[in-house]
Amino acid sequence: MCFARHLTWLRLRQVFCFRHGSAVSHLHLNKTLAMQDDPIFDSHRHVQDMNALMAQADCLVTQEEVDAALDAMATRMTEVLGDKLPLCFCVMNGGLITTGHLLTRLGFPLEIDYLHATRYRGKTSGGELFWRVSPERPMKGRHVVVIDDILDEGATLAAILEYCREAGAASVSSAVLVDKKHDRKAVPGLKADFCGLEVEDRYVFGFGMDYKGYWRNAPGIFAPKGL
Ligand SMILES: O=P(O)(O)OC[C@H]1O[C@H](OP(=O)(O)OP(=O)(O)O)[C@H](O)[C@@H]1O
Ligand code: HPA
Repeated sequence: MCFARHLTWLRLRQVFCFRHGSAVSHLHLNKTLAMQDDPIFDSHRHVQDMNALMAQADCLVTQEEVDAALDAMATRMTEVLGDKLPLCFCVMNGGLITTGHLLTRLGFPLEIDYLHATRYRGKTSGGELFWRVSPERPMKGRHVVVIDDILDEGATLAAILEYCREAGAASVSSAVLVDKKHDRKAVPGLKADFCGLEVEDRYVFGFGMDYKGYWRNAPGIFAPKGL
């Protein structure tokens, strides 16, 4: 049975069940209707929405500008960390793409691991920080570098840096592709040691940053129209 007909059938059944008082059928229907709100369920509509979002988005930073920013970051990081055998941590998920592109520009020995701390979780405003994966590699005496896509309010980076210091790192530095310009930093004046670009105070996506879970793969940095 096609989905539209299935729904019509379910709605008829809901009216029938309502009149005849069947709680079980109500539950079944409500569950089925709730599935429509699930983005994966209505995937065709969702593809259209996400394509429209991308088509209308403002490009704030082109891929070429991102590449130039990564080159400059890499030069600076090489000067400071080139003889330190640093232990780099990619902050998943957003830091994945920046970390990959940055590390291939670093021509000195280093180690790489990852951690996952998240507080946006598919939304466009942040909440409580949730540690999904804590760092495993011992940091004691190491020169630790935390690599992420964006320093927005900074609650994520501040908590990670604190964690690394408490874990006994010899030094802790941070590298972010983007610093968002506003005065809402969790720690006033918080800056990354290595920063590629500044962006205006809009919700951004692309190059690792997501819009509701999508478009981390966008080649550049974009902002949804009107947001
Ligand atoms: O400076 P803040 O306001 O704390 O925000 C920055 C953090 O938010 C994003 O992660 P997110 O919580 O979306 O997790 P994700 O990368 O796994 O989606 C981003 O990748 C940073 O880690
Ligand atoms: O502007 C943003 N975009 C994507 N992810 C984010 N995490 C914090 N701020 C942002």
